[in-house]
Amino acid sequence: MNREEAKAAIEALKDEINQYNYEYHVLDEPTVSDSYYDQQLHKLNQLEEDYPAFQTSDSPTQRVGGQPLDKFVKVDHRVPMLSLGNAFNEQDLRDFDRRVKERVGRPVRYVCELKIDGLAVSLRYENGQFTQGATRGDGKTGEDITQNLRTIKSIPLKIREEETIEVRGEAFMPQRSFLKLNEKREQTGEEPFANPRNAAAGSLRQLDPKIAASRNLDIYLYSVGEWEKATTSSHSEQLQYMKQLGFKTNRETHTFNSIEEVIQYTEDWTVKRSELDYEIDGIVIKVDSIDLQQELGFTAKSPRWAIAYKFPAEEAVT
Ligand SMILES: NC(=O)c1cnc(N)c2cc(Br)sc12
Repeated sequence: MNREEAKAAIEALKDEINQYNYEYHVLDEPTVSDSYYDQQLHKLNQLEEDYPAFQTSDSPTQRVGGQPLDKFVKVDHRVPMLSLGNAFNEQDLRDFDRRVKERVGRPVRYVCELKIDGLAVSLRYENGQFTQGATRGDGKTGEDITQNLRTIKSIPLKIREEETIEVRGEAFMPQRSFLKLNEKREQTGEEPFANPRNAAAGSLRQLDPKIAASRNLDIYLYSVGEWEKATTSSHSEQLQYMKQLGFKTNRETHTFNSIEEVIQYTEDWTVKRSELDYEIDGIVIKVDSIDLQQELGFTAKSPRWAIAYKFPAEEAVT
């Protein structure tokens, strides 16, 4: 095989294996066996070793980065990451709806999304390449955890448009992985994590990316930050576009035209959440229209156009 053929073979294998990762980790619809996946990844590893000049950062072989960091670098969010006001019962939700209608003067369409109990992160893509990932921090300044986020296989290393966009989401540890991790920690005499949220946060705050890579983390993306060509007029359209770009979005998201339906959705998920393989601590409700979001604006602390309904604390199992 000559250099040109090797370059073409590497490009083809990168796209093929990135697609397999997308099918398995984003769609949960694998089309090849694990052994065939491993065989193709081995082929790519060999070719990149023989032709290192053709190895690029968006190669699936480059997910587990180099050396452990000695500290995390601070990152300023170009668009601050939100914090939401809380609702704890039906009346709080009706009050939220009343405040929105008083300002907007008519009923609005809401988007309801599961509130994932993980670690809020921001992912930055420049010309379609994953360039930086950061924790929420205080909303304005977070920590650069790019190396650790690269190990999450549901995070694309490059997206389907060569554009510059920041997306926000929640990294989390699936319940199955949490139970397995704590079993192992108890066997090795380590302190078990109290809950999957702490386990995910603890994993992403490791300076050695090999540890994060071993923790089987996952992510759902749910909003955009800086976006040079923002073209959508509603949040639900933004979610649809993020999905087209190759991001993992949550399939339980729904739009409703009344607070009654929103209340029903929160009641349904208060019961159904135990069926999920990841923890949620509530429901996020947003006004769908971007124009109306801008009209409603923010209070000193949080948006007037969104609220987080928090599930009642579960009865302690005695
Ligand atoms: N879908 C969403 O908007 C969403 C899901 N899960 C979360 N933990 C959060 C937190 C904020 Br702030 S928004 C949001």
